[in-house]
Amino acid sequence: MARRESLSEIRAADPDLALTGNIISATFNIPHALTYHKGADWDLKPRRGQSALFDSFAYLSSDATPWNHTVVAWTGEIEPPAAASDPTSSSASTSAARPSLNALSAPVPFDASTRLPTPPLVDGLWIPKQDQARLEHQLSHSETIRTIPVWLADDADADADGVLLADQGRWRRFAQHDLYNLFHYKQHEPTDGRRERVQWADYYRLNQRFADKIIEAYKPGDVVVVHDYYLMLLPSMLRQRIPAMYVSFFLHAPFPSSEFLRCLPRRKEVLEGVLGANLVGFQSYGYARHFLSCCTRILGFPSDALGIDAYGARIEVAVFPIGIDAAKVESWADADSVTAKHDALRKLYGGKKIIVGRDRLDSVRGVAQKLQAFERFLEAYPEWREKVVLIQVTSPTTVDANAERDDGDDKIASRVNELVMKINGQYGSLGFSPVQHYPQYLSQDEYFALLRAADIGLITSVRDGMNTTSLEYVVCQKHGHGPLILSEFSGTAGSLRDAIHINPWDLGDVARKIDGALTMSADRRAAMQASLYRHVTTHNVQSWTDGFLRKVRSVLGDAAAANATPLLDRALLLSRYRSAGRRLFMFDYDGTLTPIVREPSAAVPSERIIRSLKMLASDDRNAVWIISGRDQEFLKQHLGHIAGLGFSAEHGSFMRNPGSQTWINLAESFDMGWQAEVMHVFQKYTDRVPGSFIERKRCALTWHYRQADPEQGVHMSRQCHKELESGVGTKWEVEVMPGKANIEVRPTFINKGEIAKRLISTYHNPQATPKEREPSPGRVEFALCMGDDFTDEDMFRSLNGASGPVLDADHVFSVTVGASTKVTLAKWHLLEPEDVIDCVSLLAGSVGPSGPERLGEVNLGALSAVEGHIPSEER
Ligand SMILES: O=P(O)(O)OC[C@H]1O[C@@H](O)[C@H](O)[C@@H](O)[C@@H]1O
Repeated sequence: MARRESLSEIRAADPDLALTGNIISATFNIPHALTYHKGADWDLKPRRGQSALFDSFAYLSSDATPWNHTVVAWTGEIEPPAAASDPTSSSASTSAARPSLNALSAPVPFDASTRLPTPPLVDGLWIPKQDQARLEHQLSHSETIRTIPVWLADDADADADGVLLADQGRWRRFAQHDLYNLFHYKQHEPTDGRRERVQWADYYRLNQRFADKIIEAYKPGDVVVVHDYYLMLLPSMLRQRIPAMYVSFFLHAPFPSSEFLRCLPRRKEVLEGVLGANLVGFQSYGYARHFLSCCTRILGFPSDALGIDAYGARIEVAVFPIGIDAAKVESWADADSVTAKHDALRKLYGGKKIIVGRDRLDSVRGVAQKLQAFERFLEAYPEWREKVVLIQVTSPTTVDANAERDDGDDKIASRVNELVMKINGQYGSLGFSPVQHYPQYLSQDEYFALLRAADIGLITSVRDGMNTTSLEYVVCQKHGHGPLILSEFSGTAGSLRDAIHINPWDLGDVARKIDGALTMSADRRAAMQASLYRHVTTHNVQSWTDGFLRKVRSVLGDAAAANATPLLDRALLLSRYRSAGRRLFMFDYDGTLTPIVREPSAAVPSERIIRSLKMLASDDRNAVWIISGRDQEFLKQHLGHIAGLGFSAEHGSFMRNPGSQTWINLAESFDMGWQAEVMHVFQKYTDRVPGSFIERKRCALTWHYRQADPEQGVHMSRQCHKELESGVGTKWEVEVMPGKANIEVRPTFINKGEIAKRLISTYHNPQATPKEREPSPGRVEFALCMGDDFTDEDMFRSLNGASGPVLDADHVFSVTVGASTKVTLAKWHLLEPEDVIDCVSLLAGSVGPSGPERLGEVNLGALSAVEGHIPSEER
């Protein structure tokens, strides 16, 4: 991914950038199911599913919040009018065609060969421009949720007369087939990759189309909130095009462990896509933890419990379990029409306890486990036979008629069918079947009637982001007090602590918990219900929306207000450099002049930096030093041929003056007895941490864990550090220093700060006899020190100490390489070694009496945005 400026830098450059009060929510589907009528108004029906999200949008769009809200979303599969009578259509006009739960006293026949109904193929639907505009107008004037539709078609951009919608389901395929399955720990067989490539290309294009649409609507200061796994590339696409944009991302689904995510061929792209956001939200702590660890293990970015440091920016990660619109659910559930259906249901099962399950037909919903546990329950507790009925409503799962169905869908359908027949065969009678299975959609009234009629709600998902049925169940049980049995694998379990938690794989325990719930005292049930109800009604969709946006604001506020180290002002640097007589340069090596790489010996300097250093060092006004933890050999091998460079090796243990071939050993008189003890400890950790290794230098010793498991490496390095500090560190004058995926030990009196002091006093010597034609005799009039890690802070400290009393502070530049939020003594920062190289080239490009030559072009006049470059063909 291309590097980018951090938000605080952009904010610092543009202090007027403030929140506008506009929120743009990006979500895959618009909140409506659309039916097209040529030349007439579009038919807009509420879309099934995602009710919590759509309620959140409605809340955000209402007068109850201070925000102006716009949703950007795909139209979804558009149905021609003829398809409106399909039984799976959500259209109210079709509800009469569906079997009604109330009318059923026996299970709907359901066998493996009966495929669940899917929408008809809708290919080649041509929508002329005028009709597109009509829909856009209808959606933009919606009284509930103002929406901008994204048209997804091959020719969506190309053809001005309209769009041809063909194979509309293709836009879901990568997300549903690859991401949804993997996020729910379902892995499909590897293929030759052709189909995946096509699906990935569609996914990529879909995200791009969203980015285009958002950018058309965006104004500086708007907050963009991206929802769910269909749009995981969008945050980075937006960030790359508008670096200062406020972007957040929320995943409604579970997020798997790194062990599972690494099976995804596009794992890096997907993770990097999300890292364009400032804030990433999850439904539960476990998912957030998995995401953090994936960023560290798969992308190699450092993370802690609260976020990730990537691309020089801080990406915060937080947990926001979604809620429902409890007040709306309650008023719907209390409707007279629902009460009538509820009464009919209770009458139908008079004298029996009702267990209710309502799930999508998807193996992750654990319907098979539920049936097995119910079977176990009837077997273990015979006293309940004929007294308990399980009403299981299972709704179809796929809306993509063209997608290759996962075998899993058919397998689970047939498994469920087998179990239902088995249980009813074994424990039923002519007049009664203990499992009533309804493979169908329910109307809203039927759904609430069912939840109200239940004595127990049973949720056995084996993986589930947030189960809103369980929240709706709690609201519906306001008066009934039926306990909720909830799988611990549902994201909801973390929030509903008072539910009865189960492991759906432990059938015996689920059976016991069913019995326990049925025999629970009324007081206990009431207390449980009261606490759950309190939770669901206070942690509702409104408080979820407010909480998420509060966090967005605080993340953005923190970034803006952070006492950030400013980005190096290259124009100032160049002008100070040019006006100075004598100049001193102190460059760290690893992480400053070269990026950190897996194998230390592979961190060799680029051609470009070598040329730039050569040019800088060729000017006799410049004293250019490399001050590194590397040993003499390495520095000599890679940079030793540059005439005029000075070197300090092993954190100050050795020095080689410019023009000399002799190394001075500054640690000569120091007893090196500590080395054996340190080697002993390092060896112990090397044996314990696979992939770690020791770098033995003449004086300093380094233990590297950059090739080890990142989490084990960090953990063991902390232990190793502690052990060294409390052991060898108390006996010898040595310092134990945490580096970048390493620990180094060297004598305390030797450090880069001492070298910096030594160099300042060597070069800044106003009392010395002036050299011929020296403009400011003996004075260092420009000092630039660049470094990236802990050991370089000693140099910054020395330089800070000298600026003012010794050097003119305005002419001293201490620069750390890393994020602006990094804790440092440096006065400026650059994001990465590439920027350091640009800077050195910029100065090197101006070497000589009259400015730009050979290396590049410098136009001081145009330097507000700083342009100085080596032409790209030379890089
Ligand atoms: O001081 P520098 O140049 O950043 O180097 C720090 C460390 O970087 C590591 O990569 C080297 O293997 C060590 O030998 C070195 O000490």
